This record gives sequence, C-alpha cells and structure tokens, in this order.
Amino acid sequence: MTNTAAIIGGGVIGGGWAARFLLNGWDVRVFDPDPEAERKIGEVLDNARRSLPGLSDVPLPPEGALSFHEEMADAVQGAAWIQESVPERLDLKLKVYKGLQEACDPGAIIGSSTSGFKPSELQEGALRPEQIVVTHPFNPVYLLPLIELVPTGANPLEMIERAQEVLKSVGFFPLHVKKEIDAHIADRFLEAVWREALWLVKDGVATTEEIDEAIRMGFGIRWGQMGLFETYRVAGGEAGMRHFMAQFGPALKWPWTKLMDVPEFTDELVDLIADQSDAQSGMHSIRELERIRDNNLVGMMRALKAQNWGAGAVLNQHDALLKPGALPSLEQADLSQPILTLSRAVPLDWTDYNGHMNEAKYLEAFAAATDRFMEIIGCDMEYISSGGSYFTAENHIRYMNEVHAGAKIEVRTQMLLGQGKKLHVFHSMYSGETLLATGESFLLHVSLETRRPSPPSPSIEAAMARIAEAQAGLPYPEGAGVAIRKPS
Ligand SMILES: NC(=O)C1=CN([C@@H]2O[C@H](COP(=O)(O)OP(=O)(O)OC[C@H]3O[C@@H](n4cnc5c(N)ncnc54)[C@H](O)[C@@H]3O)[C@@H](O)[C@H]2O)C=CC1
Ligand SMILES: C[N+](C)(C)CC(=O)CC(=O)[O-]
Repeated sequence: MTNTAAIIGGGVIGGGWAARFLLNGWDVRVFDPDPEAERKIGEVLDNARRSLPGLSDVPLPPEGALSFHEEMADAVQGAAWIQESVPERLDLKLKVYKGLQEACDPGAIIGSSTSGFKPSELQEGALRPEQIVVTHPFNPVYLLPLIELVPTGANPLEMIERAQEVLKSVGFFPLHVKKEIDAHIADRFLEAVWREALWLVKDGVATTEEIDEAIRMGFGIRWGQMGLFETYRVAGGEAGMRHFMAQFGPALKWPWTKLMDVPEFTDELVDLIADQSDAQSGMHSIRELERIRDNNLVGMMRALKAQNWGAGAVLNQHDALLKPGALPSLEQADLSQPILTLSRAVPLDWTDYNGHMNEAKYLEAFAAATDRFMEIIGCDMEYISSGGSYFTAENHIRYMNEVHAGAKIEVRTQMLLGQGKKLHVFHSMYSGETLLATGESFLLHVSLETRRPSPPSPSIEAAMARIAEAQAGLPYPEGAGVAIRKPS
C-alpha cells in the first residue's frame, strides 16, 4: 500500500492532520463538503510549512501530493490511513464510518479525532469495528506530538502496533490509553481546569486575562516539561512525593476547587467570557494568534530538543528515523565536488525582527556543516571521546541573500587545505540554486588532554588526502581568503 492518507473533515483538526501527513511525504486526499475547505486547509498548510520543517535538524521527505475529492468513496480509495475529523456528534461520525467502510480498504486504519467519545461507541454497528480506533490529537496537530491512541478489545494487536508505527513515522507520540473512558486522559484535565476557570470569571474573582497570566507565567511552563507528577515530586523537596502528599493532601478537602459543580452556561456567562476575551486578545486576528502560538511552541520545543527531554526527545527520535540517507558519508559522496554537509529547513526560532534568518544563525548552520565535515573525515564522537578533536581558529562569513522560516537550505563544503593539524574549509549555503552565504573556517586539530594543537590520526590524514586529491581540480572559490576592506 502507498503512503496515502484520507482526511474526512478538513476543519481546524483535519487541516492539521493533512499538513502533518503531507509534510512527512504522504499523499493526502481530502473529503469535506464545505466549499471553503480547500482555502481553510491552504491556510493551515501555510502555517505548517513555516513552522514544522524547521523543528527537524534533518530534512523532511519531499512533500506529498494534496487532492480534494467530491465523493468520500473516492477520497478513501487506496488510503492506508483514514482520519475522521468531522464535528463532535456521534450520529454524524457513525454515518461517516458506514459510508467510508463501504469503499475503503479493509486493512486501512480508521482513526477518529474525537475529543471525548469512547472507541466502543464509535465501533458500535460498524461494518468492521476492528478498523476503527481513537487517535485524539492536540491543536496545532502539525506541531504537537501527543496522540491519545485508544483501542478496544475489537482492535487486533497487529493493527494497534501498525497505528503506533505510522504515527511515530510522521513525528507523533502515540500514548496508548489502555482503558477507554469518556474524554480519554488529557481532555479530562482540560475540562477540570476549564470548569474552574469559568467559575473564577463568573464569580468575578479573575478576568480571562488574569487566568491566562496565572497559567503561562507559572505552572503552564512547568507542565510543558515535566507534567504533573514529576513536578510535584520535585516540589516535595528531598523527601519527594511522599512529603508532597503529606503536606498538600489535606488541601484536597478544603474548598480549593468546585470541580463537578458546573456553572450554568447562560448567555450572560458566554457574553462575560467572550467580551473579556475580546478585550484581552481582540487586537490580534486569529491568524496572528496562530503564528504567535506557533513561534512560541517551536522555540520551546527546540529548547526541549537540546535537553533531549519530553517533547524534545520525541523530536530527536523522529530525526533519527529520518536521518538514514540524509547526508552522504565519505564513501557515498562525490568527492570531486563540494560535499553536502547540511540539509535542513530554517527553523522559526532562527528568524529575527527583520523577518529573515538572523546573522548569528548562519554561523550556527556553518558550524553544523563543519561538524559534519569532521564526521566525514573520521573525527566523529567516538574519535573525540578518544581524546582528539578540532578547534576553530578563524571564521569569515559573507551574507549574500536573505532566507525565511521553513525554507530548505543546503551547505556544500570544499576543503581548501587538509594537512597535518590544519583544516581549512569553505562552505557555500544555498536555497535551491540561490547562493545565500559563504562561510570560511580554519581549524586546528587538538589534543583534548593538553588543549594544544596535535597531529590527527592516520585515518583522518588519509581521508583528508583522498578529498584533497579528488577536489584538486576545483577552482579556488571566489570570496575565499578575503576580509572586510578598509573604507576608502
Ligand atoms: N478544535 C479542537 O481543539 C479539537 C477538536 N478535536 C476533534 O476533532 C473533530 C473535528 O473538530 P474541528 O476540526 O475542531 O471542527 P471544525 O468544525 O473545524 O471542522 C469539522 C469539519 O468537518 C466537515 N464536515 C462536516 N460534516 C462532514 C461530513 N459528513 N463529511 C466530511 N466532512 C464533514 C466540516 O465542513 C468542517 O470543515 C471533533 O471530533 C473534535 O472533537 C480534537 C482535538 C482538538
Ligand atoms: C477543547 N477540546 C476538547 C476540543 C480540546 C481537545 O480535544 C484537545 C486540544 O487540542 O486541546
């Protein structure tokens, strides 16, 4: 079966699924009766294209093909994954499964984005209940990794494992919810917080803005990296969770929450909340807020990536899945040409107030290209842990063209000198055929013990000699060896 996904319902969530699959190389076929669906998905895709590819430090596969279909039966033909994201109404979802199961491949996985229905409710009366499973995502689906994967006993183990594999392959973190329950796991928390927040506004204790500050200035950031239990374990000090529970256990019986005591959802309450929300955020359009949200999420997730923690660890695992074949080794590269040493998309957090990639990030990209060149000649992590490495002695960057978030960039590296302890490389950065910048670096091989220059291993010498011989015919690059001229 090809990597084809069918998206049934292309609103906020279906659009996010479409973007996630497309940008990970899947063909996507959409069915949505809304005449505006194509435009709406286009806008979600614009957001996804600027934010998702740069989350990876390796290139994503080439984008898949997107098509829109007038008939649901046509959209699901040949699809390995069918994602249902129609409005949260059980009768509508059941009707949709009936129609699509008559036309789809019996081996295809049918995932439902339902926020709260149990999978057994979705499977009831279905032609093939074993095909249907809850795959509950989080908005924005193209950035957030969590999928609550909720099967029932009707779903074969093989299908659950295949679903996990597909979800991981497009960068998700499938959380297998082993016991079905209304609203799964995460939405139960969101409901509890939402309910309490409605009370606080209704009773005039806090405005919508004050509640948002209470979340984002404190526990919201903390939750994003450690969740609830690990955070509270740390809050218990050296005695950990037991001490935390002893200290705060009694508070559970104090009037700290109203919980199931739901405020009456009157027009007055809706007006109060909506008016406060307009006063808080009405100066931004929804598209602007989506972009602000995406900028922040990308920055936070890439910070977690550097720590290899939480959502950041999931991103690293996805990079590892994509990595094979991304950059050539010494044996694979055409050594007679500058060697491909970096291929990636510009991350959102590399852009600045001028709306383009910041000057400092060119050095970050060239430094990554130098690291890759070191790996190619044999100065990899294993070699470095044996005590040898390179230190950079000098860099010179020329900026020629600007580049924006999401654009694919490549760096090709020519070795100008690789002899003894000296390594002199010239990097050229491209977006397509456009030369964006050049970066020239001079490095010295060092002993990490003495911190002084030292000769490299014979195998590094040999690799450099091979490249020097192969690249001997290349012209000396225009721009190499130059510096900023004295103003005349
Ligand atoms: N919006 C959110 O924050 C989240 C929503 N969900 C769930 O995702 C599902 C979809 O929600 P949203 O995308 O927010 O709703 P939405 O209203 O933005 O999109 C629903 C789409 O389904 C289309 N549709 C209606 N009937 C259809 C049919 N018979 N066949 C195909 N398409 C049809 C509509 O035209 C619309 O484009 C719901 O089950 C919801 O609970 C899950 C996670 C988060
Ligand atoms: C509000 N909601 C129940 C639709 C939320 C979700 O289902 C998940 C999310 O993205 O917050």
